[in-house]
Amino acid sequence: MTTHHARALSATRDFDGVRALDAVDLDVGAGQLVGLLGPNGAGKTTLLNLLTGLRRPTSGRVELFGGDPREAGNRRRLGVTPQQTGVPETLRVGEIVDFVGRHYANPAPVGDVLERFGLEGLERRQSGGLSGGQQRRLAVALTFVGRPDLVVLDEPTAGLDVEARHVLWEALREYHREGGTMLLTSHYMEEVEALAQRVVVIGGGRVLADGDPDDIRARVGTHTVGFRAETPPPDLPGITRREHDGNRVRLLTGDSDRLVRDLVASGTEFHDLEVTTASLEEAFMSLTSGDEPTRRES
Ligand SMILES: Nc1ncnc2c1ncn2[C@@H]1O[C@H](COP(=O)(O)OP(=O)(O)OP(=O)(O)O)[C@@H](O)[C@H]1O
Repeated sequence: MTTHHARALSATRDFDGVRALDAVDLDVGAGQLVGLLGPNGAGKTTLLNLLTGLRRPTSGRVELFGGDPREAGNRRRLGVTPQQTGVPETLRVGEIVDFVGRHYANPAPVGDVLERFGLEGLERRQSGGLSGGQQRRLAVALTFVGRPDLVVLDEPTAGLDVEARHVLWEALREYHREGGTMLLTSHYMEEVEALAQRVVVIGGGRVLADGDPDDIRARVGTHTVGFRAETPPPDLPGITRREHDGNRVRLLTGDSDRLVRDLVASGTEFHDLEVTTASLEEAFMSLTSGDEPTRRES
């Protein structure tokens, strides 16, 4: 039996006539690492806020560890890093980690936390003297001090350079390897591909797809067929998305062999043919294109 660490059951949330979330079902089972993908305004932060008890659904239900996300006992098992974080600039790094740890019965040792997040040796540095990347890593590190059973991270690596991002990824993977459960949002496709075994795509307040990265790719087409053509090709079967840039055409499809055969049979004159594997980003774009939050008719 799967234990649900976080769950939304037909959760809907409205803000002043805007439906930010529309009947969303999501369950994050113990030990899963789930990536939440979606364009700006898709509803990701709203969903995280519901699951972590910061907001209530307008209708539907949310659960944290099988209970109410607002209950202190459930929240103690949770670690959260919001998009914006700030720590007192005059406190030293070690003091901040220690201070956060005092809220928990069995905190992780300060040295361990700092080492995991590549902040070793900075214990006595005032947090205001850290680089932007170090401050962000410290903010994410604090999420793990209380040895949470579930961590919820809203764009954990936003603004980090490649090296700092990789340090963070490794720390997140280690937590997951040790049995931790994680729900994270990201704008970086490669981040979700690198970390998550399960991807939930949100657009316009709805869940558009939920599966492993390969499933998501397969749902919309696994290959792109690109070529140059003076006249656009006809609408052939199996095309899930098409792009035109001057005379350059790119078609996304689940079956590139068939599409190329059909293309030839259609008499389309093409040259510079290129068949490539679609990226998760292309899959994601074709799922979410044109999705805006739904205005409610009132
Ligand atoms: N407090 C609020 N008041 C009014 N509207 C809100 C509020 N919070 C969110 N919304 C609206 O709900 C929709 C979803 O917003 P949300 O922040 O959840 O999206 P998101 O996917 O997290 O976007 P981003 O990637 O930009 O953080 C947007 O249209 C947003 O403007």
